[in-house]
Amino acid sequence: MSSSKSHRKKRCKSSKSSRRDSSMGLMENDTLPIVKYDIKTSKAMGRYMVSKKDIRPGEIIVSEEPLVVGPCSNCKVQCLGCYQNLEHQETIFRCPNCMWPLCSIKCPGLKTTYGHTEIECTILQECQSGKLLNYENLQELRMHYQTIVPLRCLILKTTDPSGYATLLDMESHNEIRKKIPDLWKSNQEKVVDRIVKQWQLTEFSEQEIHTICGILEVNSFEIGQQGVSIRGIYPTSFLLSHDCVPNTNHTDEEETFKLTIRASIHIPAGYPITLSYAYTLQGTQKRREHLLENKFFECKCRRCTDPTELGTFTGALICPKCENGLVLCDNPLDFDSKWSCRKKGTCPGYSISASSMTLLLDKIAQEAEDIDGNDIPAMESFLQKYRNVLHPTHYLCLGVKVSLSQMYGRISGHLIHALQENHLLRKKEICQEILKVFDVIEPGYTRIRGVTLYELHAPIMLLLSRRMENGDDLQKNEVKATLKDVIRYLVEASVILSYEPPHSPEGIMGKAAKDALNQIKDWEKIVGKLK
Ligand SMILES: C[S@@+](CC[C@H](N)C(=O)[O-])C[C@H]1O[C@@H](n2cnc3c(N)ncnc32)[C@H](O)[C@@H]1O
Repeated sequence: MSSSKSHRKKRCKSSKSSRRDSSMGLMENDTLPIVKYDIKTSKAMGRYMVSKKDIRPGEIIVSEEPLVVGPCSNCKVQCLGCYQNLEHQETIFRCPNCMWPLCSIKCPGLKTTYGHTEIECTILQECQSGKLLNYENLQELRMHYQTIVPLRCLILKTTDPSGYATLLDMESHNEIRKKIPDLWKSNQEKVVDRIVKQWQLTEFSEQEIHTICGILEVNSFEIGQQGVSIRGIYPTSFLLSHDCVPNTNHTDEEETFKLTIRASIHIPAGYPITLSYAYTLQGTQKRREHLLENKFFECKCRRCTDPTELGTFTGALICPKCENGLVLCDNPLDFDSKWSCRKKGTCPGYSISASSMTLLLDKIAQEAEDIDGNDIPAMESFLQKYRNVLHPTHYLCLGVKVSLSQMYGRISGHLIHALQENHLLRKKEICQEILKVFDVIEPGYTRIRGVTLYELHAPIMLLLSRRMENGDDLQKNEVKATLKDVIRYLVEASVILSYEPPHSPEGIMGKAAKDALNQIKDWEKIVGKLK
């Protein structure tokens, strides 16, 4: 939450809002809606969702429209109607009424439920908030956006009282947040004071606004397609609990912002239905830190408890003393725990404090972040430089490898048909290596697996075609076996990516996977039936 896309939930109290009922509208065979979960409560987690029955991979669990949508709190200046980025002063049009930024007078999001509504425009105009926007300084202007989603939540009180009640029923962690002075003060200054003191909207109490801030922090989903920075709050989906190896994934629709949560693996009846509120391709310390600071709980899931992160070694370093032992955290549930080499006996002994480890990783992370996303040689140099420091599947290597898996074959100078054999083999090797990790931490029908399976098919096909063209001595059975592997990858990729919005890069890739499958049929003329 703010389950990011990397990272986010339905309740069956039918007495609640009509919106909630709409999320139960999963009609099977045009019959009654089927609710696939129960809501349970535990001391540690509060309310959480469990499956009512066995749920198949790919099955929809919740599909629902948002209560509220709007800019993320750290967004750049964007159109209040359609959320398109407005990074340059000359592209900004000012709403003639409220004076807030829009893309144009014809913005498709004007006067729409999840865009710039008439009521919002009137409130912003009447309180003269537009006069406080400094169009000469976009950095300053963007700070005002933090107030938009809280305001939209408060507007629900008048426009949709039952939706507002649903919202207020969500966890705000006020008691914990009050004790974090920086956080409380920041909300006070950037949201509460702006609404109450600057805009003089005195019908809302300070406590109510703080509660809304907390509810948004704890329960909202990062949504939107490429390049937009928006969040949505949903009447039911918020009930999914967190797990660092989630069993669901979610997509949101471009125009309606409808959120659909699907099982990514088989979920047996009675099991918690989970998603990851943290970025799964991070190490345990980073994920736990994020969860504690933003969601206010300490994760104790299976992955967090295991120093090897379920055998993926996504947090492991290579011992600088014995040079082949692995350095793992002694107690991953303790932020202050030291790390030590596990090669007992042959290693003279090595350990490093938690704070030194953080410094080291932050430094390397910064280096990885500074690499231009299109610079394949720089990414390869990074991996080479840290090959004796980081485990090959350490999260910092993994991030770079994910980029490489997609860049080889896609960027100028490295387009797929121009790739030399060594680069095709490298792309294949990277895809296979990262897939092994995703099979554990992002298992099943997940976006990252779909994309990587698609990426993997390309070098294999090209290597095979080139060998055929070269007249290499290939056995029919060998060709058939390779093609069968490729078909497996493409079938799975096309199923997974068919859940993505059709115009998103992943949706387009899903269509390409289907096309590639059709093309493989041509190979049957050469090698005979493949099924
Ligand atoms: C989005 S809310 C989930 C619904 C919430 N449990 C409720 O009753 O409203 C997120 C909050 O649920 C709790 N939570 C979710 N997953 C958890 C987990 N794995 N361990 C502990 N607490 C968890 C935390 O308090 C977290 O801040």
